[in-house]
Amino acid sequence: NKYTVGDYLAERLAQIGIRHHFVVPGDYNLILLDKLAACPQLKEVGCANELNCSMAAEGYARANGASVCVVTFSVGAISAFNGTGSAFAENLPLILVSGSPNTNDAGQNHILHHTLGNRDYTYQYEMAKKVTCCAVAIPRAEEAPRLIDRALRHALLARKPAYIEIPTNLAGAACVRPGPISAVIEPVSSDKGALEAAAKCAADYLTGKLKPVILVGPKLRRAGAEKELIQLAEAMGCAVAVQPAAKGMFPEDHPQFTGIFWGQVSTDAADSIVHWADALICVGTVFNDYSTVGWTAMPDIPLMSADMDHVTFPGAHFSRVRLSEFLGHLAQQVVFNNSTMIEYRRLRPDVFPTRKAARDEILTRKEVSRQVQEMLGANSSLFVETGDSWFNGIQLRLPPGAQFEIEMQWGHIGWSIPAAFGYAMHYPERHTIVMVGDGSFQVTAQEVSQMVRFKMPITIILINNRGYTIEVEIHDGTYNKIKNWNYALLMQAFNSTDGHGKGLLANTAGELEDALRVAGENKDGPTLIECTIDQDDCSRELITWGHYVASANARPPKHHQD
Ligand SMILES: Cc1ncc(Cn2nnc(CCOP(=O)(O)OP(=O)(O)O)c2C)c(N)n1
Ligand SMILES: [Mg+2]
Repeated sequence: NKYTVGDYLAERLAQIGIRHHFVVPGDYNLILLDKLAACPQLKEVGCANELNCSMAAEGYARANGASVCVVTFSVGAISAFNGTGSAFAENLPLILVSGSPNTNDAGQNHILHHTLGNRDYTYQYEMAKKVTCCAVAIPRAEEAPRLIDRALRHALLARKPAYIEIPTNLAGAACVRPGPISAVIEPVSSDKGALEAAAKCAADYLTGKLKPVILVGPKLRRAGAEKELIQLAEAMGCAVAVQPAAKGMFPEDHPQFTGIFWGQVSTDAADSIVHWADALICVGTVFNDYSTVGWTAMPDIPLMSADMDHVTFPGAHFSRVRLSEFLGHLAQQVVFNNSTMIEYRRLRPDVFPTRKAARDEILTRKEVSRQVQEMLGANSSLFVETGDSWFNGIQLRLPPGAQFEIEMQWGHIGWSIPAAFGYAMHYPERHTIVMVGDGSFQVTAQEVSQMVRFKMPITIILINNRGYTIEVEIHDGTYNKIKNWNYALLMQAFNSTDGHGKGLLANTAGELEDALRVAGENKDGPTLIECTIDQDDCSRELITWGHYVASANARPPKHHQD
């Protein structure tokens, strides 16, 4: 039987390390799905809708490195643009593949289903260009190898999503077999001259500085530079603070870890040591309105910033310097200076264990956090959802080996459920835990049924505070109220006759303890624990942060100020 465009795509996806493809079928992609299903190295993972499918692929890419989401034209792809946007914002090479109309329809005055009904079929490709680093639409089978290879290579090099559009009558069209995969995956190493010059500039930048601190940002992991960061940190001996979106990218049991730097809602006095510094080495950092608490926590000293493929200093810029190579090179030549660790040991706040609530006490946010903390171990992967779960999660201490996932740049409520599902598809042996609010849960709850289907022992800590509390703290209104569900009962619906999911309700500290024990023993499916807490029981950090974010949002338009 002939080798086709669909076979080519399947083989290339497998060659870049993908082992699962997330799909929602539609008549524009069915032949393509047959080809992907015929590939022995790919396992088809169906999702309940294309938003969740794209978010599952986003979560899979966090674990696997790259991922693919295969949808039908327009009605599928436009929903999948949301998870693609998340992958763009979070620097993940998600490949969005969409079926599209038969190549004989263009120009024939044909109105087609799933389109806008105006005979134009190019709008999706135009939209895809905006949310990816490379978008290709295959016009004929002969172009498939060149265009597929280009899209995959761009995504892998940039750590950004790419888009591949395949007409329904091309997926099964004859195609040549792929050439060496090195043409797609060979990385681009640093320019030697730029690397040397950047390292020299770093030495000059640090000369004469008495109090250097390293600040770690979320691009560090995406650049594959976590090991080299530890080398640099240990070569310097300085304090290492971590941005909230980078939590877990520097080991929290490391003696030089000085907490999460998040302005006034920092942990462990990380803001004190960052503000004490006279030199800030920013590594993969992202200073956005949320991570700077409405711009109130922008560092105010000249800083050097090592990004994924360039380094900047006050007065200098070096392109084509790969982060991992730069940090490794710097570690070899940097001068030891642990003044900020010495100071940090003087100012580090004492840590007191949170009081353990008595079994019959009604459940509070603090008790939920205390019990989640107790549950975390080397095999835990904790997903924290947009909402007060961000603040509760950021405050937790990660034991050695524990992983942490957050989506602070895109911030799509509901991301955590499908993303944890996708992540667990790559890491079935890890204990994936989700901290999610009631509002967020309602957005993508369907994907819990996929966790039941694939028998995933995921623990969902659903914090039910009766509404959109993070929004309340930014700016309240009637719109922050939602219809309450019987969340625990939902699992029975998702189980139907063949599921092993468990749905539990915890109103007291003791009930949560018992529910977590049940969750730990449930290996055949997810355990959803609805934790009811008071509507106003939210973290002080959320209240502070919400206040400053609201004032940043309220800045008057420029022309009003003159
Ligand atoms: C797709 C999407 N739509 C709307 C928003 C705005 N938003 N951000 N957080 C929320 C509410 C989150 O409520 P919950 O999940 O209950 O979290 P809590 O803060 O713990 O109550 C909204 C509605 C958003 N972040 N993402
Ligand atoms: Mg809520």
